[in-house]
Amino acid sequence: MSTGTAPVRPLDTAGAEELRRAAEQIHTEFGTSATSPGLLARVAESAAGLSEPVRHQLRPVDTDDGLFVLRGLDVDDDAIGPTPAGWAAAGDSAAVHDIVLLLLATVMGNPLAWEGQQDGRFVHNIVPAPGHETEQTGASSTVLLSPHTEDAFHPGRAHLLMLGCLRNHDSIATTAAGIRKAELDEADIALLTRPLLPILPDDAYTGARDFDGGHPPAVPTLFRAEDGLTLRFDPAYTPVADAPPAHRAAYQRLSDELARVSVAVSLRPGEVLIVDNDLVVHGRVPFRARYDGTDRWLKRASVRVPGRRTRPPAEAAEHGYGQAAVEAHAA
Ligand SMILES: O=C(O)CCC(=O)C(=O)O
Ligand SMILES: [Fe+2]
Repeated sequence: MSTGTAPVRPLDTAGAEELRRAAEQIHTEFGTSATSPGLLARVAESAAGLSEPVRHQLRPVDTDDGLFVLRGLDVDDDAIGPTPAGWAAAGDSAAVHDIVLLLLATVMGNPLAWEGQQDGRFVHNIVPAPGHETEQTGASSTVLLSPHTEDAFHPGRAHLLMLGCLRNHDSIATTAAGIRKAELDEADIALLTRPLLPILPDDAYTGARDFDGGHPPAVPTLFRAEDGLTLRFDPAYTPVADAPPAHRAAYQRLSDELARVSVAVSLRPGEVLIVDNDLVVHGRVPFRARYDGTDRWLKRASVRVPGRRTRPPAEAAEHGYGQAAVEAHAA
């Protein structure tokens, strides 16, 4: 893995100030970031009222890199309080930053929540949790979180993923690898664009593993979209061993290429990593959790971007293992 840098998109001081004020205003009105229809409507109204320069700076990912780091927002380390000891304990911790992310997500598209994940919240807390150290979920720590497409098992998955950093004293890196940086043979692309293997729901979803409403659908790993390749990749939840040897070898070469082009992004407080979930897989390096209130703390939001044509049309028929994606704003 390289320590190559991710592109940075600066948010100017006036823009950062405008966003902060908008989020504080909503937080004052509602006293929580728990999303009611009223709060979501208020977020939509507030996002629509942001100035044109800010809205321009907050446009979605628009390069083949498939990611950027938004820099310019501030986090007050004292004001946010201690890092919660797991998402379930987070409640309204640093709620104003939830609202900042909701505003960002609403400018870029439509925020997405899952009934079966983190109590249906639109903004997730990514913190290490005791007892979950070795999982392949955001709550883990001591293991490498393998590169993955977010919510790869589901046809309603995000187009954009936002990871906003509140605290990261040990500079623990998120990893990101873009499919359009990878060099692949035409023969491998031909194999991997065939739907052969399913992607099973990950352990962050309560209930999805017990789904008995149909066979796991086989899905392609790669897709040729109009403007280039996209991917749907989650090796930790893909039964790769079931594939014929030639397909397995191609899948391995893809994994190796993604590792080769991967960059490490050590987010600093206030920075928001925005990845295009169709172009870039992300993961995280292993670390030792502190469990003393000073642990790494990210806020995560998922975004649908209406009208994107980055995925095979056949996805529309998938059952999604009974998991319901909920969009914040009516289309
Ligand atoms: O902790 C990180 O940097 C990324 C974790 C992750 O995969 C996620 O939050 O979706
Ligand atoms: Fe993830």
